[in-house]
Amino acid sequence: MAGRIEDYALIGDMQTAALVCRDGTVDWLCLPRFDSQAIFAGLLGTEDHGFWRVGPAHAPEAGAPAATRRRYRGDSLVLESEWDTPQGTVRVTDFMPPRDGAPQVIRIVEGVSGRVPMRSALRMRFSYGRIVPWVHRRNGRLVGVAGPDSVWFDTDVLEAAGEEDDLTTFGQDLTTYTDFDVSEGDRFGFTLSWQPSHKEPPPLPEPEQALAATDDFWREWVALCTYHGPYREAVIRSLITLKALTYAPTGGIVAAPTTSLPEEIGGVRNWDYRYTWLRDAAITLSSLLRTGYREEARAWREWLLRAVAGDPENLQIMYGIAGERELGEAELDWLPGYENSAPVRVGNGAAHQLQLDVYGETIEALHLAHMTGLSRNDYASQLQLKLISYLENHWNQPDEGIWEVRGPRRHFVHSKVMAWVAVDRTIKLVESGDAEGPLERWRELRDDIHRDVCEKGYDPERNTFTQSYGSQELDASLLLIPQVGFLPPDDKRVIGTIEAIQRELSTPDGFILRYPTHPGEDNVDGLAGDEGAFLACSFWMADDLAMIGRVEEARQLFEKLLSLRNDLGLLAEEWDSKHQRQVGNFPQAFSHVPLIDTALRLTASGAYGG
Ligand SMILES: OC[C@H]1O[C@H](O[C@H]2O[C@H](CO)[C@@H](O)[C@H](O)[C@H]2O)[C@H](O)[C@@H](O)[C@@H]1O
Repeated sequence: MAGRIEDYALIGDMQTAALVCRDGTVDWLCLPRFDSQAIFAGLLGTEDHGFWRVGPAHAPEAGAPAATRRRYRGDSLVLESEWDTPQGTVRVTDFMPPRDGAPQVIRIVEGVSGRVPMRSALRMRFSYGRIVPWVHRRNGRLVGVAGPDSVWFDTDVLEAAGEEDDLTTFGQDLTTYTDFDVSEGDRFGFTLSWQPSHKEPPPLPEPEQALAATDDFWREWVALCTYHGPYREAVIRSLITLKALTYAPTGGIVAAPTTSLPEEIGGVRNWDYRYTWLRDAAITLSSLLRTGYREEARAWREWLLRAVAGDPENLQIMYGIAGERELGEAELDWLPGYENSAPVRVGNGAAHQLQLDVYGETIEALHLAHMTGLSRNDYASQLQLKLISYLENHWNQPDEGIWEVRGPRRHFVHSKVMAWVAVDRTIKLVESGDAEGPLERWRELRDDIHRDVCEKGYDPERNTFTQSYGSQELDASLLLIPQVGFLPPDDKRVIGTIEAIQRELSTPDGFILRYPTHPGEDNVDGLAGDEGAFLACSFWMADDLAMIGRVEEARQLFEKLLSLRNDLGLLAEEWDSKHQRQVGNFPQAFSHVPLIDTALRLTASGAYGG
């Protein structure tokens, strides 16, 4: 059975990622890309859907023991799990080397003390757990083949044990087992490599060299960080996570490396996040830029220009990691889902929604790139002008909004505010002399949008902005109003909105829901069931509290949010207050970005005397 979401660690090579459970099981791995079919999908089903466990041998009825402790090795994405057993202590080091050829998952087993009986259990299931590959030996190596994929299993443990044949590796129940003992000072490597099945076998792995190269990669990358303020450890872990979610060949950024981890255990709110949302990627880029990472920002801007090329007015709200447009949503009916949360979905039907806010987020990111001196790109400026031409004619339409509701379109207030942001930042671009455009017309447009929001999206009786025009509902996206500069933080309507959200959208343990989910027909998102507190919104609340001078309260909320991270510093999308556990896709860029932003804001606000 899969672990709790917070039991998982992330390893990755910036083209795909794996989730490793506390008991040493890899339960999720898509190869060769984030959005490829999984070869281990035990996370969304059972062991029959594929897994790879390396850990101390145990009696079947006892269940695999959880590691006694685990950590990332310094500021890296190299995971170390240690088990203290009656026979001694063993360490397993898991990582994926930044790719230079075949994608690899490497596991180095190291004897720390005593002599510990160990087992590797490998059950490959291609196509998200549906296909049992043809597993056979080729030139002394074990390979699983099905259709376009081949996955190669190599280990030096047999050589070290002096075994020429299959004395310690055997197949049973369509699973490959390797039993061995590890004594103090021993180091054995286990590697899985992926290769298109029509190609020659991948080169033999070199686990120790790969480990040194992976350590170097992360150390050098982290050294570029310009943030040295409070909570640096949490900020660095979030940055490493964001880097791991970046698809290196193109600069596209996935929202999370998983699909269908539920927003409600047992519920239907299960979505595929292995794509590049303009919204999520744009805010990721802003955090990276603010912490010194310009290369990633430049790469994403290039990705954006390629993705929207040809038809920039027909912007999609998300694309594949290489800019693909068709992300057709389907359900995998052979997978029962994480803790029976069905359906499991791949693809994402929200790709063709109208979400006006993405114009604002995208243009804000381009604006920040410009302001922070990222080398000028004329195509980016042209794109920005084209996006504004589109918005001029569409800002007053109803849309699906930031939360990608699957109910009817509405005039979401946040969408209009972000349309205002898009126009405002473009006016600033023209005013800076770096582009040309009809300034007077756009200034009028900016005023029109502002007036429209303040007239139709504000409820004077309750002194709060509302979720959409004419609605009584609140929405935590309204917390962004002061952050994007639509109104100053000391405006009474801003303060009223913050207080109303705190009053009406807080969970009993003090985190923030996106909006109320009512059962029945007036349910704005058109979905059954409920969901957890949305972590991004909870960070936004901390930001707003700091902005209106309630800095100590902001700091307390921020620290409470930090305490929700798992032992490795990772956050999913949401927090289930009732069951006190993480829910939703994991780890989630949309949670780690606001963590960084709030840390930076609190530092700037003087919360730490700085
Ligand atoms: O709530 C319904 C929608 O949920 C997902 O969208 C959420 O995740 C996105 C990626 O992080 C984020 O950009 C968006 O704001 C969130 O609401 C799902 O991807 C959608 O298909 C679904 O309609």
